[in-house]
Amino acid sequence: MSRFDRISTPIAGLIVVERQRRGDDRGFFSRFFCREALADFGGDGKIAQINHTLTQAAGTIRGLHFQQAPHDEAKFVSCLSGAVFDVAVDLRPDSATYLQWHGEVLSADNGRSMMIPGGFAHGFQTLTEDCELIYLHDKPYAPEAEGGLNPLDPGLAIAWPLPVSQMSPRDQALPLLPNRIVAARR
Ligand SMILES: Cc1cn([C@H]2C[C@H](O)[C@@H](COP(=O)(O)OP(=O)(O)O[C@H]3O[C@H](C)C(=O)[C@H](O)[C@H]3O)O2)c(=O)[nH]c1=O
Repeated sequence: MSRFDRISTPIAGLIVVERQRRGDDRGFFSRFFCREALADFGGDGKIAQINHTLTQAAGTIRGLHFQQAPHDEAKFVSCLSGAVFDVAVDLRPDSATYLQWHGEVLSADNGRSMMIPGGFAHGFQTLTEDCELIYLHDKPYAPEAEGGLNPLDPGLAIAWPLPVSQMSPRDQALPLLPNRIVAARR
């Protein structure tokens, strides 16, 4: 029995991973990550950093963040409390889905993770209060390489499920895509 089910998305390389649970009358056991079963994470399944966030208000958006190459990191994003609408945007310039986004509900209940390759921007909106996320990264944090896209950019037209309740000042100030890039995509 596989410990993980893979669900493909319309964007090549962007995978939803559903963690299988073995329940009994105490609750359940599930394997959270496995380098052997998820060796395609970051190319060799190695984890460089694990981050944890708590976001208290429903409707909050964090992101859209990425790191410039060669610090472009793969992320394995999971929600252990509450529920979020998790979004990845394809920033790979040669990709057929360049600048396309895909969103998935990740929740404590559905046991789903988003496995995001390097070359994507990532963000999420909380659908409930008190959402806790765990991010596995295949490369370490490199603040000098940090970049971001404005999550409310009409050029991306991300269908956030809730009215936006909170964003950091940094995320509010993230740049919009240049018109020439948006026009070229259509
Ligand atoms: C990412 C990161 C940040 N930090 C510091 C930098 C800031 O002083 C503070 C908060 O960082 P930031 O405002 O980037 O946190 P979020 O807005 O939650 O962004 C995160 O959530 C979005 C959705 C992501 O995908 C990123 O992984 C991550 O940037 O932690 C660190 O010390 N180490 C780290 O690895």
